[in-house]
Amino acid sequence: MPIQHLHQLVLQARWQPASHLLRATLPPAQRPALLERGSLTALLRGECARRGLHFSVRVLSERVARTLTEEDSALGLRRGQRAWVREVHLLGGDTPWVFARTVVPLRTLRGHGRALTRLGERPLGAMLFADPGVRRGELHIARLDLRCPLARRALGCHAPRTLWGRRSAFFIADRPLLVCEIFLPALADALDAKPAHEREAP
Ligand SMILES: C=C(O[C@@H]1C=C(C(=O)O)C=C[C@H]1O)C(=O)O
Repeated sequence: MPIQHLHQLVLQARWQPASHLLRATLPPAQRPALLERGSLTALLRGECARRGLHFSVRVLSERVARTLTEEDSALGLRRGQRAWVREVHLLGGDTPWVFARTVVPLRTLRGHGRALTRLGERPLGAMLFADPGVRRGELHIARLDLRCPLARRALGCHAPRTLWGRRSAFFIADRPLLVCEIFLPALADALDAKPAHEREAP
């Protein structure tokens, strides 16, 4: 096995089904967002509105690229296969709150799924949740080892801090895609602090 795959195997995130997790092990302020079964985009829009912030999506990259080992196993792909990979920041105001990485096997891009390559700055969630033909698989949650490839991609130049992530497969006409959402330190801080108008007067 090539050394980079071994490295990824050792450090890959330990995703646990949300239904098996002890809720008390999740950080309280992030718990509702981590466990949200509906659209995270919609939830974050609400958090932005309560803080008077604008919500937006910033595309970091969208291209055919190699997948990570943990994505291959989740999607049943051969190791190191190529797929359509979209990486974005979901922003509260000017601040990246979430790093989202979506992996779409090329066969999912046939037919209906082709729209996935034409999203641009439109949130993927808006497309997935508007389509009654789309099914969501089980939600998984992980506390990420900061050395794992996903955490390193998510953090970029941010200071290392504990990161929580969630991921689930979606199925378009029974063909899968994998959406992984890593909560960045700024989102943890924003959720920890109540919006100004909800704070009690001193
Ligand atoms: C899957 C959703 O879509 C969100 C939007 C994304 C995008 O535009 O690439 C990626 C992940 C999600 O956080 C959602 O809203 O739940």
